[in-house]
Amino acid sequence: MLKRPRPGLYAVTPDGLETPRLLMLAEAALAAGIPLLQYRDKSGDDARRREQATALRALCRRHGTRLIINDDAALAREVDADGVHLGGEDGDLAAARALLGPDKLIGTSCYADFARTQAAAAAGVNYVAFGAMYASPTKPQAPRAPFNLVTRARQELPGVQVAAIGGITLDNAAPVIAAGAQFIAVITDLFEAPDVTARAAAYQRLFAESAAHELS
Ligand SMILES: Cc1ncc(COP(=O)(O)OP(=O)(O)O)c(N)n1
Ligand SMILES: Cc1ncsc1CCOP(=O)(O)O
Ligand SMILES: [Mg+2]
Repeated sequence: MLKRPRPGLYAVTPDGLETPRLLMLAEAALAAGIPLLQYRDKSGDDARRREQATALRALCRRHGTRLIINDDAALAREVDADGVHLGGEDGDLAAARALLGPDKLIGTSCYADFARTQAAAAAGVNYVAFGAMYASPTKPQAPRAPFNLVTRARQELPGVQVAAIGGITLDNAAPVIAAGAQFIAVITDLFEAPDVTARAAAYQRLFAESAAHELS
C-alpha cells in the first residue's frame, strides 16, 4: 500500500525558470529533507516540461522526496513521478487514477469548497488542498479559504491528507499548521528567500515543534 508522505513543507517550483536555475533552487529546498516537491510550470512548452520534470525526478529520488507534477497526469506517468496535482480545470480525478494506478499520489485543489472536498475524497484522492490561506503574491486573484475548512477536513475525512497554499510565509504558517494542515505549500516565501535551504529547514522545524506539542 502507498505510504503517506510525512507532514512538512510542500515546495512548489516557481513558474517559467530556465533549467539550471530551476534545478539549483529545487536542490536547495530538497537539501532540507522536505517530503514533497511540486513541479509547476505553466509555459505550455512540452519539450521543456518533459526535460525539467525528468531532471527533477532524478533529483527528488536522490533526496527521498516525492515529486508531484502540476496539472498534467500524462507527464506524471511519462516521467514516473510520484503523483499529480489537479485543479478544478485540470482533468478528471478518476481518469488520473486509472492512468497512474493505485500507488501514485493524487492531490486536488478544493479552494474554499467543502462539497468539492467530499467529492474528491470519494474519488480516491490522497490529499486535498485549500487556499489561498492568505493573499498570494503568485496568484493575487485566488479566492481566500478559511482555516476552519482545514480542520473540518482533518476531522471528517481522516483517509485524506490536507495541504494549504497561498501567501504562506514562515511568519504566518504556524496557525495553518495548528488548524491541521499536514502540508504547507509555498512558492514565493521559499524560493525568494536569501538562503532557500535554511528557509526550508525553518518550515520543517515548525512541523517538528507542532508534533512535539501534540505529544506533550
Ligand atoms: C498544493 C497545491 N494546491 C493548490 C494548487 C493550485 O492548483 P490550480 O488551482 O490548478 O492552479 P495552478 O497551480 O495550476 O495554477 C497547486 N498547484 N498546488
Ligand atoms: C498555485 C496557487 N494556488 C492558490 S495560491 C497559489 C500560489 C501560491 O504561491 P505563493 O506561495 O507565492 O503564494
Ligand atoms: Mg492547475
